Amino acid sequence: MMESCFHNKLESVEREMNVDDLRKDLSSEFHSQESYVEESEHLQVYLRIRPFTSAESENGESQDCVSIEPPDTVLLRAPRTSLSARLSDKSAPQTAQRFQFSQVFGPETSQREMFDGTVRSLVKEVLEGGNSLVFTYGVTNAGKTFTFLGPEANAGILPRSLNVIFNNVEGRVYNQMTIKPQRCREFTRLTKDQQSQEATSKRNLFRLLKEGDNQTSSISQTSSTSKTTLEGSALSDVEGTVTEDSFSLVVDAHTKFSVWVSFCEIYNENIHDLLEPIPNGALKRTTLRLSQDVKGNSFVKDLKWVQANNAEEAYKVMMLGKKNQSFASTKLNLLSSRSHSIFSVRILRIEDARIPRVNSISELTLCDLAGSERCAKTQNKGERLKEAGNINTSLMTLGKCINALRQSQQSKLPQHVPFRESKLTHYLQGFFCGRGKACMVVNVNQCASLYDETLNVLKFSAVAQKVVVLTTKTVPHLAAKRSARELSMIINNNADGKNLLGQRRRSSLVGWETSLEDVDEDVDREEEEESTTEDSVMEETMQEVEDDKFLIDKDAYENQLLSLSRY
Ligand SMILES: Nc1ncnc2c1ncn2[C@@H]1O[C@H](COP(=O)(O)OP(=O)(O)OP(=O)(O)O)[C@@H](O)[C@H]1O
Repeated sequence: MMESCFHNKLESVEREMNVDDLRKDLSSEFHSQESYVEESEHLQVYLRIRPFTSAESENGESQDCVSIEPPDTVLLRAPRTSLSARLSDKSAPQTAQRFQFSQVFGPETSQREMFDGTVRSLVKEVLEGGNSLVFTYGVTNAGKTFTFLGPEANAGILPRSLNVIFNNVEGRVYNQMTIKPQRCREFTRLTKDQQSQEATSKRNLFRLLKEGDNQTSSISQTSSTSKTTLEGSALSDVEGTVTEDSFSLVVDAHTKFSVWVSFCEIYNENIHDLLEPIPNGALKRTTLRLSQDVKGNSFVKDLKWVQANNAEEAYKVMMLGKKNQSFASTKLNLLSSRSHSIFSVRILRIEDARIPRVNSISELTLCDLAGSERCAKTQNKGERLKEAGNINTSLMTLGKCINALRQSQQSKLPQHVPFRESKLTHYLQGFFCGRGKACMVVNVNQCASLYDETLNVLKFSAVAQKVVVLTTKTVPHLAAKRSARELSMIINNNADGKNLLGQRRRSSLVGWETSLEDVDEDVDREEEEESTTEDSVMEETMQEVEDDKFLIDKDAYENQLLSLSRY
């Protein structure tokens, strides 16, 4: 069992306390609370156009279908072979379609320029206490993973983000394992035993990476496979960091940052922890559930969070996860991601006092989405075809959600947004409903043979650009007292409902808090199969959850409307 935050205070209590004392103690803690800043802005949508490969140029794929009007517009002209051209009026002159983005990055754009122009400001946001989501979008083979992860010698936005985070918290890393994030926006204090378990688990994780590396090098000695983006485990040389990547963060002398990372994938509508090795002899990975905390925030239950004390450790975790991710060779991409991968960095801003105090918890979520694909073009069969079906369905749901959000905001009438139709959208829901800033990096391939798919991606991006995202940011107080949330956690964590001296307390506040529980989003499939009676009970429970959710959504929606009217 986790040691409660409450228990940590035991040493300092010298006299007997009753409920009134407890109230007094809490009211002094409530004296200064966290404050929130609400902002709203359009979803930032960036476009990156990847260069042709030599094979593509030789095959006549370069037909000037995509041209850039700097800094934020692209023109699309249909090649004669495309479906759009075949369906259009042959006698009419060929017209180009124009699409506008937050910014367009051409084929010559370096990884550093890409990072600086898109994600850098979001990383700053997270270091200042906000939450940010970055997700890639595009058809297969368009350059999403290149942008997201990049080759070892040419790091993408994820390793660069890690570098920037650790450059900015240098000398202020809280490397004790006493406080760990949990659920969505909470934390727990670990007992001595739990801390040593945590340390062992981290050592084992890094050992796995080493073993994997040894295997990789012995394989590469016997085969001539070319180097992929996944090989190697050392932090690549991310050029020009320290001075340019430093933000002027406002922190007081006692502020430290505890950084935790996790990595999971959504594969065939199942969530897997990429940091958990496949159990010995098992054919399948363990499936994790999506849950919701009492405030309706989604989180992956039982997902492994690893404390990273420097960029190198965070990078190692990333490499290990990538090794476990589902990739396969398709006709269009030799190393095609067959799952949506989600790398999260959670930062706890801690006031390093005798009893360390958490002032804010913020998160950077980076998703590399699998690419949509035309099965006729990829010529996928069997497992690959099933994967493609799931990838396309979840991307279609993302499209439906973005459309519904846009329509809701346009008509100012609530509209059902089908977030729950796919794991991906359900996971991302919070970001579209006020949890933080969001940015989409769209990747396209200029090949003439992919024109129709590219056109669809750009049409979708145009709608996405119009969606307004409401952001609520916690402003950490310098030397703040405990926040209301932290107090609520103190109460919650004291699972036995005992007072500071271990006596059972009776308080309506405490009763209400402890009666709330997390709600599992997924009905375990095995349980589902077990009994139809259980099914109907479960359905009822889920219905109740849906009703609760509606209330929460309505609040969020009204907030959005309010902010839209200010917009
Ligand atoms: N900006 C770029 N510069 C040079 N090469 C690139 C660039 N973007 C992509 N590539 C190359 O194009 C190929 C496809 O890229 P990548 O694997 O990133 O596509 P993807 O969109 O992630 O595909 P999938 O959805 O199938 O996983 C790779 O060989 C990659 O190295």
